[in-house]
Amino acid sequence: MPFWSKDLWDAKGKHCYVTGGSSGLGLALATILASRGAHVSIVARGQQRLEEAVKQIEACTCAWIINHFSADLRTAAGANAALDAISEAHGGRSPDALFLCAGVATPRFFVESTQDDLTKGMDLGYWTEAWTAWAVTRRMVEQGRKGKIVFIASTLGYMSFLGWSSYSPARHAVRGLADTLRSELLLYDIAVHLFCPNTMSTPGYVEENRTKPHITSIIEEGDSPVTPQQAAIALLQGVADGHTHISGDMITELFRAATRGSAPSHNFIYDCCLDAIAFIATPVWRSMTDSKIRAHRSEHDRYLREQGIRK
Ligand SMILES: NC(=O)C1=CN([C@@H]2O[C@H](COP(=O)(O)OP(=O)(O)OC[C@H]3O[C@@H](n4cnc5c(N)ncnc54)[C@H](OP(=O)(O)O)[C@@H]3O)[C@@H](O)[C@H]2O)C=CC1
Ligand SMILES: CCCCCCCCCCCCCCCC(=O)[C@@H](N)CO
Repeated sequence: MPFWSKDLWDAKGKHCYVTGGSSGLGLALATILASRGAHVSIVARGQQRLEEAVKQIEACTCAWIINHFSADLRTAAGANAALDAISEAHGGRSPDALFLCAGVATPRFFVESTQDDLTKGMDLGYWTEAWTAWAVTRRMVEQGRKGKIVFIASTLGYMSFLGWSSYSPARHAVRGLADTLRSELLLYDIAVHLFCPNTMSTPGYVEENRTKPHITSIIEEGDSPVTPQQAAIALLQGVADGHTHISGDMITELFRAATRGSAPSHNFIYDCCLDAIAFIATPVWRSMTDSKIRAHRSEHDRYLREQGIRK
């Protein structure tokens, strides 16, 4: 860290609750937090991956409390049950910091999606974060404790394109909630951050590529995947720098600055430069992308007929 910047948050001794801590970004983050001296609790649905993750996290620390609990966080009841369970080892106290990494993306064409696909998109991309944020905030406020909440959205929380109709709306909703709570939770001295990662090479990424339309993968070629460890380090650096919106790559930085809304900026001059670059580069990229999509029409027509969607 350069000498002029001040580290605004230290994980040492804090109880950090990481949802989705059994895989990908959540696991990388839980491991780094434990190695920095935090007590870590992880929650996800699958018991086996949770147990393997605990072993991996414990290998990085010897003295701290590492907790895990299996729950589906799509509902308020699931979020409350998980919070009760992970707070037990801490005398019922709310965690000091919450990292909302649980989430699933399932890209596909809008016309192929069922009611279940689109509803699941919102459940797994928005409610898994919103209910846990709600449960933890209420617990912090009841107990009069300060804390920190870090939401995870995506580059697709700032922009979107073909294939992401079940996921990008949920990521924009997470951004809306984070911006609302950054303001409202000033009442309680609870800090709110939003991390928008670009593509990360995780088990979730391998899974989403099974349903991803080929044309979506072609559009994404402009984005180079980062490892979940690189993303977790960028997230923690943003938190240490006191940034409200955090990203780990230049493309997302451009969209962050260009779609800042009412969120605090990092550095006025730097953000103005990014905004000016995005103002020129985004229409160029969009026009190239639109051409690729138009050129894909005949291949898509064949696909729709094969699937029996177009008669
Ligand atoms: N990978 C990428 O390219 C990007 C991912 N993101 C977002 O970052 C977050 C992490 O992604 P990534 O690490 O790739 O994902 P992974 O699929 O590798 O990990 C997701 C984690 O969330 C858990 N989880 C999923 N659904 C639920 C649920 N309903 N209740 C509780 N736990 C759940 C999973 O465990 P289990 O299934 O056992 O419940 C797993 O631990 C997600 O929100 C994702 O959308 C954002 C930008 C890019
Ligand atoms: C300013 C002009 C330059 C624009 C270049 C844009 C290139 C495409 C960016 C695609 C980013 C997609 C990230 C998706 C991550 C994600 O959330 C999923 N993997 C879900 O897990």
